[in-house]
Amino acid sequence: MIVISGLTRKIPEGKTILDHVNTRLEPGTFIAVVGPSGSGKSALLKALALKEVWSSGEYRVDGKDLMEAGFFAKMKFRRQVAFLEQKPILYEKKSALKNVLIGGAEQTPIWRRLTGMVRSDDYMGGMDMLEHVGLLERAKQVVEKMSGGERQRIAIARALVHGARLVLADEPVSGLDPHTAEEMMQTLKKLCHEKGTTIVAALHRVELAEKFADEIWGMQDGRLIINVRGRRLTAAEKMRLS
Ligand SMILES: Nc1ncnc2c1ncn2[C@@H]1O[C@H](COP(=O)(O)OP(=O)(O)OP(=O)(O)O)[C@@H](O)[C@H]1O
Repeated sequence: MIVISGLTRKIPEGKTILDHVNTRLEPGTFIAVVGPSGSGKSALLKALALKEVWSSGEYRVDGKDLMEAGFFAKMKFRRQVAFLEQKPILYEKKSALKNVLIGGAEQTPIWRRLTGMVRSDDYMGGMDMLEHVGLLERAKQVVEKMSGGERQRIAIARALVHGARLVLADEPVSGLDPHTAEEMMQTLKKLCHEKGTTIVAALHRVELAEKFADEIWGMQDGRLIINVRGRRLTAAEKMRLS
């Protein structure tokens, strides 16, 4: 369980881009972060992914505050966190399976990234994960001609095969057609529930959040002003986010 309290990020110019954010992230939960442009969705995801530091507040993982944790504890946690970019960076000339097995920059040991070597038992894990994201039949194909949705699926499989317990996805469905976007959301939800992974996805489209997410977080001016579970947003809540 991850609990954050009072998480605040001020930038040198004086602006507060995260303002006392309090929330918890339970295993196996699919969380959608919505809010207007510039409200702090990406900033929150980056803070949760430890990509950017915060000015004050606590980030507790299984009861321990990361700020007070030692180097190795932080490194261990960092390896369990994956950040999915809108356009994942993949090895274009390698197969989907190879990308899943060797690509995870933070989670993969450096010797493996340099040599491209994989252990034979890892293949099973990689194939298993590609099946979970619906790409088993394409495991051996090179990724350069794959669609945006397929590339996202490979990036997700890659994160999970390397043991990510927390996946942050910044606009994972932007640029996808409506049908593919829904399929992607369905995949994310299924992975959360089947694998116990926590996925936090920033989304522009509230209706996708309402249809697929277990929890919806609403951001406004760097503050987390709405946090609802298992229901749609009310008209008043949507107004507050506009
Ligand atoms: N490193 C930074 N330096 C200065 N300002 C920043 C930095 N990162 C974010 N901001 C500002 O913080 C605010 C929140 O940005 P953020 O990218 O988190 O918004 P967002 O909700 O993800 O927006 P969008 O939906 O358009 O992607 C914006 O006003 C942005 O300009």
